[in-house]
Amino acid sequence: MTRPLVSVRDLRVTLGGRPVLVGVDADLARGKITALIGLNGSGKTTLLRALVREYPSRGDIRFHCGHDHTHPTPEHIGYVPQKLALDARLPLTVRDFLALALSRRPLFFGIPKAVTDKIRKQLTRVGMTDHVDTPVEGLSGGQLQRVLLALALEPQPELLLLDEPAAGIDFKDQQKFYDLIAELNRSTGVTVLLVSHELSMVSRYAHHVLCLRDGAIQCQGTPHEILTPGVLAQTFGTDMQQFLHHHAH
Ligand SMILES: Nc1ncnc2c1ncn2[C@@H]1O[C@H](COP(=O)(O)OP(=O)(O)OP(=O)(O)O)[C@@H](O)[C@H]1O
Repeated sequence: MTRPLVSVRDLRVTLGGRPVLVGVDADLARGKITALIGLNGSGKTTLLRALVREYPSRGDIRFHCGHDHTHPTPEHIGYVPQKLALDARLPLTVRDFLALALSRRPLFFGIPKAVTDKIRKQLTRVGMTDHVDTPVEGLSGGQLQRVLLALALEPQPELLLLDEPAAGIDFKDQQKFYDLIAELNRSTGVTVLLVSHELSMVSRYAHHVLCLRDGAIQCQGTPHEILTPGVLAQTFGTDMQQFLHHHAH
């Protein structure tokens, strides 16, 4: 295997006095899509937030990309969170929302041409040019995810973290979103770590799967190795058999 982009060793995170990650060991293969799966509360979001240094952690997170990632809000990492920390009923257009984030200055100064150009370029990459004048509150769940992805891609990251990027999106839009991620991965070589509960998407799009259980990696491998009833039961418990059975019918 080529040298991983990120290696995590004995990563521990305690939140509110409770150990949430209890010694995570994992490598993120450079230029590949890694899926992180596990039950609700197993620590998936916590792992992503530890990678962007939003949560203090113990143990070792090492980036092998030549950039310094020891500071908070490290560069070259794009992060699409599971939930917006702000109200999605923003009375702002997509253009204004992106301009605020990209130019980091108040809108009443107007939007500089360079920022307008950047916004157009980023919206083109995510297939959202038709929505530049749409209010953020008028976007569907899938469209909002694309706008957040556009933001995460500027500047071009080496690592893209996606936390349940397609949750609440219908199957067709989900597939289109994953197609877009796969295309970005191929064309830019960006390394992707994505949290997903959609095992059919994991099977189709991930190169590697990490299974988190109770704050530690329970198993890992290719989708082919991991997405079997026996292995999944180790991560999700034996109820998984029933779950698979239901979904197969
Ligand atoms: N700020 C916090 N303070 C205390 N406990 C927290 C905090 N954030 C998360 N936790 C707890 O840590 C555990 C792991 O949460 P996390 O959000 O990482 O799980 P997850 O695997 O992403 O779950 P889900 O699939 O529901 O998104 C949960 O039990 C949660 O209640």
